[in-house]
Amino acid sequence: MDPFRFTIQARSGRARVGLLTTPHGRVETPLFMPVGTQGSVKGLLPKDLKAIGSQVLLANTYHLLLRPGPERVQALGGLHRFAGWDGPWLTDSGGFQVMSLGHLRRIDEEGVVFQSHLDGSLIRLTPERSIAIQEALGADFIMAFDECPPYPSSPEYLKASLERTLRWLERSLKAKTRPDQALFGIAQGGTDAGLRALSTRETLRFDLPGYAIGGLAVGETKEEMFPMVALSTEILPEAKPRYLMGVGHPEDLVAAMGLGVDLFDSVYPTRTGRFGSALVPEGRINLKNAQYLEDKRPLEEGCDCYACQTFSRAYIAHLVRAEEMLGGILLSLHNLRFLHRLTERAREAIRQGSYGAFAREFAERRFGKEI
Ligand SMILES: Cc1cccc2c(=O)nc(N)[nH]c12
Repeated sequence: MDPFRFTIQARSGRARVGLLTTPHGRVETPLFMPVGTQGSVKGLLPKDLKAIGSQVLLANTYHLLLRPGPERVQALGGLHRFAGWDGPWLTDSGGFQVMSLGHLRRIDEEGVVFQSHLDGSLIRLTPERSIAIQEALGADFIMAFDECPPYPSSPEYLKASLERTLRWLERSLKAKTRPDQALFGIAQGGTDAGLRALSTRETLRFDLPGYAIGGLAVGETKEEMFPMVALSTEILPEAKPRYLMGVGHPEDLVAAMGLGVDLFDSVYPTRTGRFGSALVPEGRINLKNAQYLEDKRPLEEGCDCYACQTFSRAYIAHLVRAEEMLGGILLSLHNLRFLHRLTERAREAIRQGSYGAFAREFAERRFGKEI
């Protein structure tokens, strides 16, 4: 039986509720994946992630290649055992992080050569090596080795890049040996509609268990991003999960779920939490702001997370000012719970056939008034 079955359970417009089976349990989509870049979601315990509704965690090939190294993780039982998360993992393929973090020295047909951001040593990543690393790490979902072109890029560069990414997808697929891992292809094409459609159609020539929309959330405007998301989900097959990479603002999730996206990841909720901000229905509040130092209310009225059930904004504002670790921990916990509750409510609205009303109510609170 297919270890990665995806069945649509309900629809409301283009939004859908899916059930995705993996070797490490079944998950319900749409879902948000907390990012655990180095095998840890910064500051949060796996048991607490489970308690707030996290289903799939994300780790990065680039970072885990640099340290502790895939051989060590494999020798220690693979990501699930090593990092104490027995639910599904997804690993990104490393290309993106090289562009954004490593000191990229060269990109050619073979792959990329970059200098480690840790010790400057030269490292080569190819589709074959990325897949071998992801097989050693043992994630359930692995990503094809791709190039995420810089924003903005010329149409000529975008076209050459997407064609190379397609050749790298073929090489990634050929290098794959584990039947218990699902390889997702990543469509590119930037914000050029013709090239986006071309890349998506060409990616679909590979029969894969899921497809990612790459090359977005890299600095383009929302007005540029969303037509590309809409165009992508019009082309991508209904029956396969669609993963919009790097998107994590609440309003963007609501819009993209309405366009039929099933999976999301972003460092936004945990990073903004570490920087002292809490996600709330109206947007975001920054606990560094003095107005919260005597505010007895929870971060968000009605939130069921441990931070909101136990502490006041005043206490968390104090922690943030005092640079206590607990401040970033509580804000990260709340922000992830906020996104998990958002996707839980979205799934319920889709089951009721009322996703449109859900999205309108969300937008009303988010944009209806200034905080
Ligand atoms: C993490 C992420 C965000 C945004 C875009 C991308 C992309 O295009 N390709 C990869 N492999 N990862 C991405």
